[in-house]
Amino acid sequence: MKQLSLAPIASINGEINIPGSKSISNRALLLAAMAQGQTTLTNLLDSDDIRHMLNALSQLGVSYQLSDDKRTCVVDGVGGAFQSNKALNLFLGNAGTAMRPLCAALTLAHGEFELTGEPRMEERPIGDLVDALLPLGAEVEYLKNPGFPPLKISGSGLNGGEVSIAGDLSSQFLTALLMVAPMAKGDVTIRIKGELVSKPYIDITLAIMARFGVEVSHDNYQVFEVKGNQTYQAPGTFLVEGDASSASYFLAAGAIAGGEVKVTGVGKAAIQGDVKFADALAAMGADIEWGDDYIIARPGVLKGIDMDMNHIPDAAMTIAAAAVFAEGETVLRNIYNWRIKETDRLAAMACELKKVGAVVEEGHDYIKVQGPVDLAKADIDTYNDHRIAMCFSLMAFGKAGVVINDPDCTSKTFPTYFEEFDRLTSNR
Ligand SMILES: O=C(O)C1=C[C@@H](OP(=O)(O)O)[C@@H](O)[C@H](O)C1
Ligand SMILES: C=C(OP(=O)(O)O)C(=O)O
Repeated sequence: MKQLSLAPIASINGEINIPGSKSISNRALLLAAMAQGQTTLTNLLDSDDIRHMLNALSQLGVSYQLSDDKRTCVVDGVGGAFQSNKALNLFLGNAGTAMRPLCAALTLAHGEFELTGEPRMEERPIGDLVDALLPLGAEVEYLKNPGFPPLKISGSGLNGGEVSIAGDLSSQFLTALLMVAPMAKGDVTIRIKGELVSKPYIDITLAIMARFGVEVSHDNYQVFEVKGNQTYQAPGTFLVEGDASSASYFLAAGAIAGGEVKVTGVGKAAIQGDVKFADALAAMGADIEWGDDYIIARPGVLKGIDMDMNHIPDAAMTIAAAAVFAEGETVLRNIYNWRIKETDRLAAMACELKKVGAVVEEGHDYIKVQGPVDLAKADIDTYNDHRIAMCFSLMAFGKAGVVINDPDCTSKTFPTYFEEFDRLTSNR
């Protein structure tokens, strides 16, 4: 196994243009593929999750030209459902933003499709989405375990109608249903059962659908009304914002050991909910400055916070890591769905934080971290979870440094993370 040893770091300083957002890249690619007309996507993310979406689209007969640096993609939209009638090996790795939306999109096409992924993907639920698609006329079969990928989809189009969908495990199910609903044969009304988690990701979905010409109305995220029989319209050009979750590690680093860190490509005009991470960091005492498309973090006297983090589940992990540098207790609440992501993130964060010397309490849906921690050197296991690897790079701001096992797992969303981290940091 590859290991990356980070020597103790004294400070971080400088500017980083954050790579494109995973959530936006995969949504925009899918809508561009189904739209009428050509879309030029710029600042596309080049990472595993996006590669899986791109590979699937080409197997489904979508033509696109990707630039040499893979950051610009000109997509020729098919103007409706995919034309291909057979694709039996659509491998989507562990990309939730490819698996869930493609599952829904393939019910619109006419043919036989199989969606597979990494072993962890076979443990990540999709039953709530399938249950919502079936009443609209979808045919979906579980090839291994009921409720989980791999899936076989026998597509024949979707009817309109009224459906309910559970929102308490993942917002990606609703995102997937919303993105296909305009292409159903009739109007679709979607009712949310239970609490809807990760709500700001629905705002990303609605904002991108609007860019592709489709408006959706909703009543306080409880009932969504979508007109059927529509075709997405290519917007011409589409600039992908920098990834707000990826920005969180650099902002936290600036708050712990700046100097100052300026992240560009994402700021107060962003459509990503994870920019609210900067508010959480400010609540801890960091000095945060906002621009339309940048955020600057400088140090402050960091103290623990007690916050509901349901709105920023990914970036909240960065707060858990930063908590070891803060005075007092940090409590992150309402984050049960950490358990069904790349790994059981509640268990993994608790276990690795304990390794560096933190006193941690792991609850069913919360984590408490006592700070500040006299950090001990540890080999950090990353569980094939990019965010664990990136979060624990922050431990290098302690006196002992840190060793990250399998650092290349950042390729899911940020292949150049450790190069950028190295570029901005100075050792003791
Ligand atoms: O829609 C999206 O792009 C995402 C939604 C979130 O998942 P959940 O809705 O499952 O919390 C988030 O954790 C994931 O990284 C990306
Ligand atoms: C949960 C994540 O990924 P996915 O899109 O696979 O759900 C993540 O990137 O933190």
